[in-house]
Amino acid sequence: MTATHSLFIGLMSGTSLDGVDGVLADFSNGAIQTLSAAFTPFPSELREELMALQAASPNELEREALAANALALVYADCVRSLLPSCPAPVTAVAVHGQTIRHRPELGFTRQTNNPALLAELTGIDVIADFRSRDIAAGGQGAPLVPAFHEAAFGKPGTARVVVNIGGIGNISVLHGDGRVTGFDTGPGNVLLDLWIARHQGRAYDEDGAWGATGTVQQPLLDALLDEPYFRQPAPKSTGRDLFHAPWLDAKLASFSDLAPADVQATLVQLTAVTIARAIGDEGVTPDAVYVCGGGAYNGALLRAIGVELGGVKVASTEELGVAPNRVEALAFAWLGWRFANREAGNLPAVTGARGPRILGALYPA
Ligand SMILES: Nc1ncnc2c1ncn2[C@@H]1O[C@H](COP(=O)(O)OP(=O)(O)OP(=O)(O)O)[C@@H](O)[C@H]1O
Ligand SMILES: CC(=O)N[C@H]1[C@@H]2OC[C@@H](O2)[C@@H](O)[C@@H]1O[C@H](C)C(=O)O
Repeated sequence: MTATHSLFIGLMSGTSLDGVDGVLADFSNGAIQTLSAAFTPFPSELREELMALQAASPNELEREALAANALALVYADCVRSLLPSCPAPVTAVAVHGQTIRHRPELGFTRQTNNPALLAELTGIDVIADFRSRDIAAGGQGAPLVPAFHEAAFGKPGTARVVVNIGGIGNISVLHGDGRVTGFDTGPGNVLLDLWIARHQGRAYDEDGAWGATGTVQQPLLDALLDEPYFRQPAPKSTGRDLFHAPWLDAKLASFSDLAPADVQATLVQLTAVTIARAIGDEGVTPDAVYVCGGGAYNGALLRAIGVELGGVKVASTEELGVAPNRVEALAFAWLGWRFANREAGNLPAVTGARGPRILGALYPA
């Protein structure tokens, strides 16, 4: 692998567990250009197994290894679908892996993956394991996208906020003076998906339409907001380790009479309020808030965030030239490019690490 090449494939499979987002990106001459994008859904058995592996279960060591092998096949399919649009050999595939545990307070995070198999299947260098070095340096190992958000969306002299709403939500505050702060805000879509799957048998609430038929229930919202994570100061990060079905069910125990659509409306409000408060706590009045991740396609959620922010402009990153569902995969392609150039990928002000660190490990083709 040589640092002079600039074509990278980024692969991201996040906490929503829907599948793999891939982008082919060109970073020549300091530009950040997406050449093509692909989405490869998980086969349903793999999705179910990855979901089951989020919590302690029997024989999980062997099951995790087998899931990693199956995941590599899906990653390889996604890479193959991007190759026809490739104008020159790809320098490397940068792959996040699938988070199955995130416990920075215990000194580890685990993104299951088999990068050796992916290198074997694709014949391309693979860069993987982007989070562990930051944790080794005392950081959270997440969120990692703020450095990319600054590179792609930062505008000197203008305060902007980029919000990623995937399974979990995270904000990047681009202060406009070179400073970048950010952290995970809590649930993005994870509880919304769980609730609609349980009551409507659908994977997600298209445009927030079902939730919009319900009414926010303030006592339930207060109970949901009564969670120490929301009060914890940054640096902080979270995941399905905390925001899972048992967490929601415990909160709902005293609200069993509520209509399911009202619960959905309240969960939308929970995501909106926690994101808006997180932005407010950063002490900036941004020029605009740009949303990426699948939550950017939930109009009801974007409107609720706008109301909570008192009229600050809330737009999709599409307005800045990158489709919301491509941002995270592009961020990992960029992190791969940083690794190839032996440049740091983390922001200590965000993750709390002792210093900038080169993130990733190389599996040569
Ligand atoms: N049209 C839509 N309407 C409403 N919600 C949508 C729509 N499209 C996607 N979503 C939501 O976005 C989610 C997927 O988002 P995304 O792919 O950004 O998550 P992720 O990358 O897996 O998560 P994370 O960023 O936490 O790692 C879906 O599970 C769904 O809840
Ligand atoms: C441990 C882990 O996988 N965290 C993810 C997750 O999904 C959103 C949020 O929680 C963020 O912290 C992170 O992903 C993005 C890509 C990040 O590191 O910036």
